[in-house]
Amino acid sequence: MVWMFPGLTDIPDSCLYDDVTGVILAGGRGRRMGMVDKGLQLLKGKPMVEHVIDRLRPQVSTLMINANRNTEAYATFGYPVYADDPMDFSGPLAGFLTGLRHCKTLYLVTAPCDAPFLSRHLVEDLYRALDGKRADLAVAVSRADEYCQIQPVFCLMKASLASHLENYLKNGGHKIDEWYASLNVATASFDDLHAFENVNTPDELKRLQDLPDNDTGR
Ligand SMILES: Nc1nc2c(ncn2[C@@H]2O[C@H](COP(=O)(O)OP(=O)(O)OP(=O)(O)O)[C@@H](O)[C@H]2O)c(=O)[nH]1
Ligand SMILES: [Mg+2]
Repeated sequence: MVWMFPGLTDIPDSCLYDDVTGVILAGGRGRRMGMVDKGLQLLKGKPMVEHVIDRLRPQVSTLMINANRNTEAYATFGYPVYADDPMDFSGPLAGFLTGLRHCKTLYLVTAPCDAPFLSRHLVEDLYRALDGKRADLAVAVSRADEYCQIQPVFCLMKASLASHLENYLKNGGHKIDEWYASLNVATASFDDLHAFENVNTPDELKRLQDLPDNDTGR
């Protein structure tokens, strides 16, 4: 794990951690959005997946996209695209497994394609939580005043969890919270209100289109 320190100019700032692969989850059906491919929907003239790429790319050493449709369109962003196998739309854990199967680093971080204002310090904060608790996986929790909410598809996990997840899914499991309950999980809290905004419906997309450009997260 390589720590970057502000002011060190000889290390490229395009890579915060050399041991972290990112997987952008774009494998869902987008039912609430009208069955469209959410990652390819335009937000302020740019596909949502590209917003996520722009924010996640500087935080990882390797990036991939997990998509089950329109894989050629996703490939134009320049990163490998992997579909679930089997492609049965069994939920985000299927995307986690796809990411783990193709991960060659010690850690995998996941982020959904429909959260365009992803925190620019997601990996750093998740890693601190994971390392501090010597956990298998760290998951984000958003905090606004007294209100905390787990954000299960924003997580950093050890790549060695691949066979554990494969067995969980083979035995019929599919619930993220149930799989998390079988692991040593740490939480990392985030107070950036925008970082976890995600677009599930056309109305939610319209609301984000109308946000001022300077009001889209740190
Ligand atoms: N690989 C994979 N990813 C999934 C699957 N289902 C959901 N996801 C991803 O998990 C994240 C959260 O899912 P949702 O926001 O509910 O997305 P969705 O399933 O496309 O949307 P709805 O059908 O409206 O629930 C998104 O990044 C989805 O792309 C799946 O079956 N396979
Ligand atoms: Mg969503």
